[in-house]
Amino acid sequence: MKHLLPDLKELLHTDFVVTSEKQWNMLSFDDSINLVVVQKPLQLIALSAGSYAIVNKYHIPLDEMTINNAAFIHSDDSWDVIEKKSGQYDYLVVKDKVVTGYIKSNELIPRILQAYTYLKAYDDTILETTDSTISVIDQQMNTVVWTSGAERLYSIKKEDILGKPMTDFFPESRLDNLRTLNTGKGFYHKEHQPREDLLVLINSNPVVVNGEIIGAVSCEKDVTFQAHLNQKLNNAKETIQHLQQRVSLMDHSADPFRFIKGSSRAIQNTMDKVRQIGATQAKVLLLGESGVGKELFAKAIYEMRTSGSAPFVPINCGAIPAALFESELFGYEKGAFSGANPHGNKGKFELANGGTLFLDEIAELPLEMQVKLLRVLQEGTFYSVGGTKLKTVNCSIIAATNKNLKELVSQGKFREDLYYRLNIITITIPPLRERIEDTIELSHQFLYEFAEKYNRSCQGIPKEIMMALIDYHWPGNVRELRNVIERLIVFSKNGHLNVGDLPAALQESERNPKKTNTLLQKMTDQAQPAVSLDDAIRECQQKTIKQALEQTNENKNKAAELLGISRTTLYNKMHQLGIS
Ligand SMILES: Nc1ncnc2c1ncn2[C@@H]1O[C@H](COP(=O)(O)OP(=O)(O)OP(=O)(O)O)[C@@H](O)[C@H]1O
Repeated sequence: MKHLLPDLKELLHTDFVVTSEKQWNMLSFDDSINLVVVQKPLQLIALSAGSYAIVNKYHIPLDEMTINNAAFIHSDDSWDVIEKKSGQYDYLVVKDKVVTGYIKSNELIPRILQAYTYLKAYDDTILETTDSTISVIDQQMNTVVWTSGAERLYSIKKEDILGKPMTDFFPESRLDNLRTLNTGKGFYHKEHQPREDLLVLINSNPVVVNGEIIGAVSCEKDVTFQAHLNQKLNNAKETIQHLQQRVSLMDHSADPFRFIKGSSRAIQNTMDKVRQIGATQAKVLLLGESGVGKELFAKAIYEMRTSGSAPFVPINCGAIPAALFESELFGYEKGAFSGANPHGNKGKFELANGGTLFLDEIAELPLEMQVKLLRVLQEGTFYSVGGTKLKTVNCSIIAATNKNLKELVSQGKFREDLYYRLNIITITIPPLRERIEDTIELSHQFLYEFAEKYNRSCQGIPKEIMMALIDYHWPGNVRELRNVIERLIVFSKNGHLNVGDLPAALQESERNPKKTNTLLQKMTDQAQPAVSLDDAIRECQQKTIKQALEQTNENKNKAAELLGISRTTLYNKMHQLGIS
């Protein structure tokens, strides 16, 4: 808005004479000359033509002139304006050390006043139009600007605060513009919560004139609405994720291993092994510490082997009272014993018919039950409690334990024949500490899961927490990690997880930078793609085209339509990809 300042050229008078000190008292002027400028060796002197006569006559010492860069004069060129301390001709204008004219202050002042009025009108309108809340203090900390936005935000009226020290209304520690005034340092986008229901971003800058700080501006933008929207967006994202998970649960054509997270070599090798045995109906014995994911693997094997309608029946052999084992496994007939369902009940074997029976914690099975189980496994038949009819069962058996079964056999606590019956295919799932790199993926998986469950926003896992998770030895394996993340989410505030909410065992576990570095190195090594991108694209195209051909009974027209390409393109692609 420089254009609002008075234009120098319009104010400039050029009816003047310049003379040197030696010559000036010998000159005489008529009334048409208004100003005489006398050039002394180091200074300029100006006087009106009238005063020249007086000076000449009485030899009065002349006023000295001061030189000013009058910044309030608008000019495109580099003009110097020389101010005379008194008199009618107040300003000499010098350009490139040559006097070019003079300005009369009585002409200048109204123009400056008008400029001030215009600038103020613009300034006020800008301040009231902006969305931001603006407050300004001067050098003495007095409030000089307090917009309507500030009135609304802080419920303080302009008439109450303007002209008064801002410190009368707010504690010094909360005054950002006071800090800016004192330090001279501005800042941008500082988050601040002035009220429980309000989030603002603050910018602040010092007001500097000729190197001196004369005040400070603070500008606050209310971002509560954006924060709410962001939260809603996060929630929506999480809901979509949740729905996707649900859909994939229902979709039995989906990858059976989709719930088993982890990219470590150890877990990938285990999955590869399981994939190999997937198509067979062989009995599987899953070994591994508690919480490593044995049940998850059992479900993956079940999904690989059966259609979605076949039952998966888990039974925790460690959680059933010994007296109820038989009826739990084989069911009972009506009136078999007092207190039982009068209509009788199906046992787990019967329920699992055509599907999979998962015998979890098999080592806990009492010896007398082991014999009965062995018989079913050998003969595929059993009697229910109180029943006289031999029942036949055809189900796939997966057993699991965290105990050393062989050792139990040598101690006589587990039947050797049953051990060999079950131990046809043994899969050992590695503990989490042996695939610690999976901690990162697993933690994030559980983070999203629990953020959604508890309807919390979450901004990721801070590095400090991740380091603690990596350095811990996880005796409870993935289950323990899952519980820790659930705890962190439950105690999180405003989407932040706090290291102080980690269980004591994790906080106390020793930090091991060497281990962390090795882990990072391992992860970088594993990040190398096994196939090139081109190969992957080629493979994907081959697969898609083959599928389309299969679906359309090799009808190329229909397959091209399905793929959204022309028949010619389909032929070309088939040729390129070697599809006959
Ligand atoms: N690789 C994995 N990816 C995702 N979640 C996992 C993984 N492994 C285990 N979990 C989760 O950890 C928890 C424990 O898993 P699971 O019950 O399968 O372990 P387990 O070895 O059968 O335990 P236990 O011996 O105590 O019966 C479950 O909530 C499971 O979903």
